[in-house]
Amino acid sequence: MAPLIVVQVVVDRPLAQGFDYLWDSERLGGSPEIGQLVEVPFGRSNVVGVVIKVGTHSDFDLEKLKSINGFAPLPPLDPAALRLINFASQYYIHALGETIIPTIPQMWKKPDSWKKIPQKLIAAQEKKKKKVQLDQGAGFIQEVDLNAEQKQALEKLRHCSSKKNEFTTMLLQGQTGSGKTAVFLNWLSAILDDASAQVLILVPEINLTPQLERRVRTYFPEKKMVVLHSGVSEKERGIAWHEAMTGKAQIILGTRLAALTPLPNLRAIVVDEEHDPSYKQQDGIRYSARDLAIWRAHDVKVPILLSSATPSLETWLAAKAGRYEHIRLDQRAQGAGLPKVHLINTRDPQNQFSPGDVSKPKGKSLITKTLANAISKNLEDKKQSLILINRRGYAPVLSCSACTWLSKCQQCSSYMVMHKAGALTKKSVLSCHHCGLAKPIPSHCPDCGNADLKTLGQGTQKIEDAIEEMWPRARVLRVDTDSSKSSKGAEELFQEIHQGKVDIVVGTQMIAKGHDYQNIGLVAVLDADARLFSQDFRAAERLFAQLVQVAGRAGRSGKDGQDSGDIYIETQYPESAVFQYLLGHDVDGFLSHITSERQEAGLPPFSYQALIHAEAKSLDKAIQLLSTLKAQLKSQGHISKGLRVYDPVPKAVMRVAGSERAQLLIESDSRKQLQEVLEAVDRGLRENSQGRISKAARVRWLIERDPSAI
Ligand SMILES: Nc1ncnc2c1ncn2[C@@H]1O[C@H](COP(=O)(O)OP(=O)(O)OP(=O)(O)O)[C@@H](O)[C@H]1O
Ligand SMILES: [Zn+2]
Repeated sequence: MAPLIVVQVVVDRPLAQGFDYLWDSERLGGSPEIGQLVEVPFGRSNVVGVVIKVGTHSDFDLEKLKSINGFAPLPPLDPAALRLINFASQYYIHALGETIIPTIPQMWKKPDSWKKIPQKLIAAQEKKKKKVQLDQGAGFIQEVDLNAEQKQALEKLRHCSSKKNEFTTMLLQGQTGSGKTAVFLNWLSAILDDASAQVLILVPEINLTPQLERRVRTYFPEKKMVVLHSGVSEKERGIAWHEAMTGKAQIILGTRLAALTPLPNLRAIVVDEEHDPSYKQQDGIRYSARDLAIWRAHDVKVPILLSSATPSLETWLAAKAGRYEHIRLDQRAQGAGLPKVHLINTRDPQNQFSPGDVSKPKGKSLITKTLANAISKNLEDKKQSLILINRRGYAPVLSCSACTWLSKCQQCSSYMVMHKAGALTKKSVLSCHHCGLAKPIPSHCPDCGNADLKTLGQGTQKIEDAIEEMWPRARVLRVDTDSSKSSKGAEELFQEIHQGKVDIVVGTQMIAKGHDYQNIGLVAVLDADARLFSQDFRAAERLFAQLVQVAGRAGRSGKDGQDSGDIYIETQYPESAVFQYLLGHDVDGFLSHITSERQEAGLPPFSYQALIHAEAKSLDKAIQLLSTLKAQLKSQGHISKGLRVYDPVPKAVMRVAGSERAQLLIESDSRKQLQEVLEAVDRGLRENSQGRISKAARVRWLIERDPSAI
């Protein structure tokens, strides 16, 4: 009789342990391997899992063990990928199975189709061969064409990463438009000379990938490249992931979800726009893709390059302290200067239209006179304008002019946003951005019957209308998640801008990032103040980064001495530090300034944080669970020097879709101490829970390490 084989398998459930199964060699053929994807009976159904142990013993009765149903036609996940996922699971206090299974594309999690997959792959490969098209000329700067500063940066990158099998972290800090992308692509080029080498390029958001994708393809037409982000179809993602994990793809370009892809021959990592908050996963395991990428580079001993015009405070301080190599590009690549910053004080009557002002264009004046004049001038100069307002929809609230009625969401503690009819919705609606509830616009006030309902505040749609009225001959385009979901996708909207088919673009932060526009003469920011006074201590850092980034879209192609574009910011508080440092494009000055603020307050990166989230039918229950948890930590002696456990509080938006939410903040001076406490928290909560729901009070809980917003 063949010896008995016992394998331990983890599945996608919030359970700390793995489960033992028998491997029936005769029926299955082949032998089990760690990292193999298998199908197992679990409860009353069958689920996929990953083998984490292979042996001949079990602590359970062998007679009662069930057998593995089958295994996927895939090589096992390689040991480095398993180490990475193990680390993520421990560091973010998230069960191993629940960490590993979501990283595998759907296509590989359907055991029914495991037999058919190989044919699918071949068919897809054939089809793909035909449609590779290159966009010659688009940002293809060869090494010889780099300017002196870029060449120097490239030299330094090569020097710092010249030793084989050595981990280094490098920060490439360069002005917007300084040609960072051109530098890192040339850096990767030498690494890719080794035919088997794989490189991972992470970008923050989907709408950034098409442009960069074309650029990378143009640099490396011979290399196999795959793109991984949530906009890629399931089938394509399954194929791309397979090519990455089998070492067939050399270039893996993707968003945060690509950070956990198994890459057996990984030689270098680039994290573009490393400061971007979208590297943080906001549901399930709440990891930072940038932080995991750094751990991964360290683990497999390869260089990692973080690139940004506005590095995060964490990264910048590490570079200052010499833990990261600091490489800089201080000039714009095409010779232009940086755009001139204008702060428009909205309290100053001189900046406003006066009633009866003859210069006032027609329509509602939702913008200042100073800005309107600048836009008119920019139109005359045949340059494009970019107007940023970080709120989609028509207006954030609808109100009654006769009573106190406001368009509150019945399921959430927030207001319903008015959206005007458009390509996405046939009729105007009130829609809740938290729970998705949508309702027709009432014709009368539901409370008092008054027919005069007014909008409060403004979103992209209202500004778009106002701009169209003021400049009826200008071609206006709105770019936000609504407009990009309708008939045209984001990529098509951006193409229209690039091709000069648009004069004025109104959009949310979607338009602010990474895009390499060539003809923007003016950038305007309308609602910067809304983010100036936030309870989140990172708000100012984010706002500053975003303003530098959006300003960086202007005047990129201006040649020496030519106009380098303008950015106008409407604000009631021009004296705020954020704006004052922006005037001089002083990124380092601003980062020094917030360093001292954070240090004094003992906030990250001078301390480490975690949030315990709780959600229940009533706020009391959620708070109760967290209070009990806090008391437990105290009585078990966990609250010692250097550790601060705050009181539980309701979340900023307390009610969402009928659930009420609270959080508990834990802060420590040491990563290690925080790890220990969080492990204790996890054990404590698990003891009285089924999965992640407390048995008694039905409170759903979740631990979040290094929260990006508190
Ligand atoms: N050496 C060069 N000579 C001429 N043009 C260049 C050179 N290097 C880069 N460029 C061009 O300058 C523009 C900006 O370069 P790139 O996109 O690489 O900058 P970046 O620093 O990554 O920009 P950002 O951070 O603002 O997104 C691009 O259009 C690029 O083609
Ligand atoms: Zn709602």
